[in-house]
Amino acid sequence: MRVRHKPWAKSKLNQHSNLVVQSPKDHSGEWYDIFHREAPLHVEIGTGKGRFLTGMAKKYPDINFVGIELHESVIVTALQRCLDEGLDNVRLINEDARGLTEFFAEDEVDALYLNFCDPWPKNRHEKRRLTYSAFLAQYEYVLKKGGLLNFKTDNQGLFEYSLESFSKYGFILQNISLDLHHAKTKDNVVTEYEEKFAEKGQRIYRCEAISSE
Ligand SMILES: C[S@@+](CC[C@H](N)C(=O)[O-])C[C@H]1O[C@@H](n2cnc3c(N)ncnc32)[C@H](O)[C@@H]1O
Repeated sequence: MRVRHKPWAKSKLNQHSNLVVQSPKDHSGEWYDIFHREAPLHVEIGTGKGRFLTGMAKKYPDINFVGIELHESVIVTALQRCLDEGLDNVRLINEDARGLTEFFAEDEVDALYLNFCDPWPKNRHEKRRLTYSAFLAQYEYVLKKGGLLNFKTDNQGLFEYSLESFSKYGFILQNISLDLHHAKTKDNVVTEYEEKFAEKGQRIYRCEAISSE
């Protein structure tokens, strides 16, 4: 992904510390406090510009959403979307998602979303894929038993790899779609990348993996 440097992004993120959580580790186990209410907690990894996250937050006002995104020049657009929409059920974390188990306590999260993550197609880069077993261990730790990991990609190779990886790790697979945009699904909120790929006629793959631990 090409990331354009935006020198003003950091100060804008700092100005909105009510929405962009500055020390996520300090809130592990107590995210309901950040939202000032008890509600299911859903977390998106690699939120990008926030189209999916804000779309979900609008559609499901009774759920608390957290988006994690590494690049400030990208997450700043997600912040602007939250401000424009006046959403009070979204918080953002501008950090590496590798810190997931420090940001959230064991069994704190009801659902995770992983949308169009980098496929890292070379075998020697397997450990960088966000569906590699070391990441799954983190997802399983923060997810409640029966919690859902929702995964979408346009990349067939990554999808096949991920199905195997989820299954080997003990996640139970359900609602697998090999062509989401031609399936009878009523419940799909489209991401930025998804729109671009679908417009080019690429298939969108989707599955849900249930945490059984
Ligand atoms: C290909 S983009 C997809 C963006 C969005 N999910 C979508 O579907 O439109 C992947 C995003 O994940 C972010 N990302 C990749 N690795 C990450 C990590 N370890 N922690 C947080 N964000 C990450 C990237 O910066 C990028 O914005």
